[in-house]
Amino acid sequence: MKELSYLNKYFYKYRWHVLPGILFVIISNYFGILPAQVIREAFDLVQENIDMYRLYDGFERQSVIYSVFGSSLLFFGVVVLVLALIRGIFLFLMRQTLILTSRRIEYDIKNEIYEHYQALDFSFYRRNNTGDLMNRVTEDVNQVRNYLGPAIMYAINTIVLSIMIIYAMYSVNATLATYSLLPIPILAAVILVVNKVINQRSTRIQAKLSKLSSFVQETFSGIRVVKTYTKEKEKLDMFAAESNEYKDRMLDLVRVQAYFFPLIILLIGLSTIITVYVGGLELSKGNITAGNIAEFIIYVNQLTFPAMSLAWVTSLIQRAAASQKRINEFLHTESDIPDGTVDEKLKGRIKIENLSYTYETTGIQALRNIDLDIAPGTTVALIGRTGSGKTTLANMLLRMFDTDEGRILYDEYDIRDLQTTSLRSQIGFVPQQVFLFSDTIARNIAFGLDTQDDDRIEQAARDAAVYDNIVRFEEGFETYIGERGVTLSGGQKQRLSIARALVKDPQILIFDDCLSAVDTKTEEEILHNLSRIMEGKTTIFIAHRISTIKNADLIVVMDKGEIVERGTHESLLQQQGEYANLYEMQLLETAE
Ligand SMILES: Nc1ncnc2c1ncn2[C@@H]1O[C@H](COP(=O)(O)OP(=O)(O)OP(=O)(O)O)[C@@H](O)[C@H]1O
Repeated sequence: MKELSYLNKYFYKYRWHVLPGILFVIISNYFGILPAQVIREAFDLVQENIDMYRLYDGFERQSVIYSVFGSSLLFFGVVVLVLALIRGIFLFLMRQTLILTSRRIEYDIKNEIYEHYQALDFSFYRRNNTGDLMNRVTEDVNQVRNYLGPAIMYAINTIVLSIMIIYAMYSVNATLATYSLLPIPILAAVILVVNKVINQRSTRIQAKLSKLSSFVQETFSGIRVVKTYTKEKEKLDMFAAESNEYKDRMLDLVRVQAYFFPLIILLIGLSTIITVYVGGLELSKGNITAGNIAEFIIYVNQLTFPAMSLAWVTSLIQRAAASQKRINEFLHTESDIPDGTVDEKLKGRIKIENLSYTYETTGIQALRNIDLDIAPGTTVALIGRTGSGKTTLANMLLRMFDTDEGRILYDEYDIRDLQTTSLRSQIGFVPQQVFLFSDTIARNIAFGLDTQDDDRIEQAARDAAVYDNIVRFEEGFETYIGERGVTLSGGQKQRLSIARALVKDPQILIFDDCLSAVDTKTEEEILHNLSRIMEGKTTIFIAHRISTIKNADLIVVMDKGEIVERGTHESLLQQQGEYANLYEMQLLETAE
């Protein structure tokens, strides 16, 4: 419950929706119990009129009494209808205020979580899997909304209705009220217990369903591998086994539900019998009228709803509290990267001083004592075996994570003093693994821009040597890519990713092995275009192929997290070291 208090700020924000909502609950309930009293009057009227009708047996007046009786009954019928109508209007208003507010708060919470997600750093995303992150924004928020809307609405409803009915019952006859209410606590207790069982089974079903969907998702994502290795049958058997378990758990739940409703009807029936029996006794003593018995039967039946919703509301609140706890855990997670304040236009000098970095999760030291001074407007290439720390260095330059060992300076500013948004907006980064959104090509390229500028998008596509490919599509730049659109080749994706970095026209460019999937001719074309773009900009080129980087102003060779050689292409070849070896190997590969 403590966890749910986090939501109070939203209740306060929407207080002018919540307060009238509560008022509407009270009013609608008042009109909900009035019909019982009207029916009592009608019942008593029937009895009186029958007596009167008998009295005038044989007299002419008898038919007059009959018609007066008929019109009075009609009147009561109309009153009940009108009351139901008024109640309906207030029920509508109650939902319009309380349920709508819960939807508004749901929207606010989703935005709050989403905004917080975006502020968190890389290590957070490494610790938590995507499914879990998604669940908090969707499933957990949904549970919380059930508390904000239905749970609160029905809780108020239950309390108000119970108080009103019990008050009405006791003001008529205390003895009858006590006897009629006897089975209600038993009913509530039974419902509570059964509900607990239902909840446990529902949770197990949810867990199974989660597993089942992950299984299906993974199989379909990797369908090519499954088919190539002809593992369809095996996967099908695994799916059937999982589904079967899901079905068994579902049947378990249905069994409990099957007992549940007849049991409630039985207990309500018991209450009705007690009411009629004790009511009859009270009637014979002259304490109540026959109409009162009818009134009580209606009350008892009306009380079923609060008894049922009591258990339902309790479980909604419990689930919401568990979900809010998970949400709070995330909302209270602080980014490991405290933001800086400097927002300056960078000239492009990058100085790395004695930088080391060890991944906490694996204990692998990815960078060791890196020293590098990159003059503004120059091109530096990083080359080295796989796992030598190149990507880690690129990520550190983007301040995806921090380290205590050594530092990075942009111009004269320590990277920690710079505003991360300002820094990143001045860097055009092409990651090793391309990620494109399921959207149009134009919007994918324009991702880093505030507005979609067609001329700039086309120019960026030309520079990345992907323009001709795009215009060949029927819808050109408006072609959808991704799940529902066209599938691009690996090389086309890489070039789109390059265009995305170029469109921003940033002062600093970092390319992380982004030409691995393009052929040598396209590579040359891109490099030729880039040489014009890179003029005056600081560029860091990470590559495996020497052909990609041989023109760089400075080539840095990395091995096991360290810089082992540095120089220009020529000077490095003269050194006859690691770089020269790599060059020879690659020459041999191309000759073969
Ligand atoms: N997120 C991570 N968590 C733990 N260890 C990591 C992580 N990313 C990389 N490493 C480790 O850090 C070392 C350097 O990896 P990095 O990706 O920087 O190498 P690289 O030179 O870019 O390799 P490649 O050329 O194959 O891309 C590797 O040993 C790798 O296993």
